[in-house]
Amino acid sequence: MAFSSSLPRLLRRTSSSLPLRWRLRMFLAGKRSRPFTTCEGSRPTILHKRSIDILHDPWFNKGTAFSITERDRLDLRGLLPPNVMTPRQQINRFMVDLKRLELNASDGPSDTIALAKWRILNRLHDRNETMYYKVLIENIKEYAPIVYTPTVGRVCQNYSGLFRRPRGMYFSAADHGEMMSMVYNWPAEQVDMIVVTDGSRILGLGDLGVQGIGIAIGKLDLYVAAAGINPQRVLPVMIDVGTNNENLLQDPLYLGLQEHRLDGEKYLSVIDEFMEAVFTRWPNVIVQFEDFQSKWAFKLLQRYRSTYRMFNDDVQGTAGVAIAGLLGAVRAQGKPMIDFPKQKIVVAGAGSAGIGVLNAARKTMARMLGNNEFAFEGARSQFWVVDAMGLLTEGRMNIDPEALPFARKLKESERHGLHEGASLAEVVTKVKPDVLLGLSAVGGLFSKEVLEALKDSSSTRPAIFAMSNPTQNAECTPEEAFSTVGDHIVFASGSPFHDVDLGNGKIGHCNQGNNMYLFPGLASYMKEEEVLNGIIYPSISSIRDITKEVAAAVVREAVAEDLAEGYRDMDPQELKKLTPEETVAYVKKNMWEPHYPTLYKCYTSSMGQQICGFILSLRVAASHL
Ligand SMILES: NC(=O)C1=CN([C@@H]2O[C@H](COP(=O)(O)OP(=O)(O)OC[C@H]3O[C@@H](n4cnc5c(N)ncnc54)[C@H](O)[C@@H]3O)[C@@H](O)[C@H]2O)C=CC1
Ligand SMILES: CC(=O)C(=O)O
Ligand SMILES: [Mg+2]
Repeated sequence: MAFSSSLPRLLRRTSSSLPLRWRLRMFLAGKRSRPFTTCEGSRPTILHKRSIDILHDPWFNKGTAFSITERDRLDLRGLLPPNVMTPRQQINRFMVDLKRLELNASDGPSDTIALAKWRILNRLHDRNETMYYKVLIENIKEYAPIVYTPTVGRVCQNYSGLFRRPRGMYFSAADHGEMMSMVYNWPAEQVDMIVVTDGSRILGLGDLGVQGIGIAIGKLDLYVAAAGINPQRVLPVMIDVGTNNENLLQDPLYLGLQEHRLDGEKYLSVIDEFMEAVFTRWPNVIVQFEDFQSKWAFKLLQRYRSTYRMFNDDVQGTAGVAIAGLLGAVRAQGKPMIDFPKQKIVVAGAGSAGIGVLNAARKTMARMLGNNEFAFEGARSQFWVVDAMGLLTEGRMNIDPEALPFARKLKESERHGLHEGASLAEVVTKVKPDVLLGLSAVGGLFSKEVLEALKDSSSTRPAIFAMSNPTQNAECTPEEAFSTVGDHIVFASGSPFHDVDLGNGKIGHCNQGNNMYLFPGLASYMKEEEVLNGIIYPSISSIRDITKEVAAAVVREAVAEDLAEGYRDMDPQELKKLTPEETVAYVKKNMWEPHYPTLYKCYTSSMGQQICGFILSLRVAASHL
């Protein structure tokens, strides 16, 4: 079927300096491949498939052992991780993974069980996508922590061993100049949502190189299960520009490029080429940047945000979720949201996530205070930022430009008895904040000393956001927070924890403050009694309902601002006529549901059959050349 359409592209890709006759011959010969077990010199195998269909066919699939020339010949480029493995390396990788169960037992039984659950779900995903998402949707509370944080972190760390069937696309530094044709190897005609990572900062686990693709897959699972995006229209992407993780550079079983990360203009040109390629094939796609190290997160956001439909989830998504939580924390104190600008907030961590939250919180406060220059400047004084070097002040050398607006003036700090580099405990002691928010990736950073200091908070109900992921990187556990600071606190964490039994029938609620929810404007969604009970985020069990409400609110806002383009049968004028309830119903109607569609067999037209037959006979002839 796809032979005819892939022919011109393949010919274009094959070295253009060769005569057409040779290029045609290479193309024809190239459509043959040898099964894994065929030894050198045995008869070649003619394939009646191309691209992803070969990877899904156990008779012909060689997985990571397809050579680069075979990947080119069979339209597989980009559908496999870049490192070509020998069959022996493949066996070694499989055996290491098989033995991992025993190894993992020493890391604690829960990890082993969680990884085993992930494998079972992943196998279902490979076999039957509709059923997979039905299971996920119906059991989202139980399985979101498996397909997403925290287990997805483990999966990424072990991805070279867990890798079976490829999912998504891999663009590597070695694909320079090829990406525009590679995007056509993806089998779906329409892609609505891409989540892309370069693997440089996966959750709080650091540089995991090519293995970071697990996070793009996990986030897109949530897009489907929680937001009703059609799974055939999502694409997880890994851009492999190398890794600076020395363990991976030494690991013979690592699936990615074993060279140090590209930097500077070379790095940018790879990302530029990728963006141009995907937007050429799918002009309406949305590209979500995920888990890029801060150094690039801000630069890439600035570089592309006005040209392409893209956003950075760690910078912007985290900000949206944090603001909803911070406003919820104000309400939990029994105050109106408009009191938010009075909150004193200590933020530990000034990376992509921390700075994203700080910028959004400052803007929100400024808007509440009159939305002018004066209000914006005034709001700055509500924040105290502590990073790896302690309290950030203007006395620091070489301040990151993104963090500069939040550096405290030295005199002002001194007035509070604080100095450049003061420890988090000192800052909490002196500032007595209403909110302590962690996006540091340092597990246990909110030590006993820090939490003890928070007991003197000037708030009637201090809020603790231990937002770093995965679980072991959380700045503190809810048990530590409630037992040290008191039953009255509001608590949220990035990865899920159980609620805490406070005794006497009282529950210490553990909210999940994670950008997977992305709840802009949802601070008012929570009922008064829930918020007063310390519940500031909705339960994940209701996430599909909530995303529907959020999407409807976004549609209405887009219509009001004349930005709506319409969708399918509804143009902007018709969208304008919808009542709020009708907008919700319209969104619901367009959400993908995991139902089996009715299938029909598509007969090839007689002309198509003739062309296929002709190409087939040419290929057979070529095999005798
Ligand atoms: N809950 C959520 O929705 C989200 C959570 N995160 C989590 O936030 C964490 C940070 O992400 P990024 O900002 O992208 O990372 P990053 O590596 O860019 O930033 C980390 C920041 O923490 C600071 N830091 C390191 N040690 C510290 C210490 N001892 N005390 C205070 N600060 C310290 C660093 O100086 C840096 O400013 C990760 O664990 C990530 O999983 C990120 C995005 C969303
Ligand atoms: C939640 C998320 O995006 C992160 O931890 O990076
Ligand atoms: Mg992230």
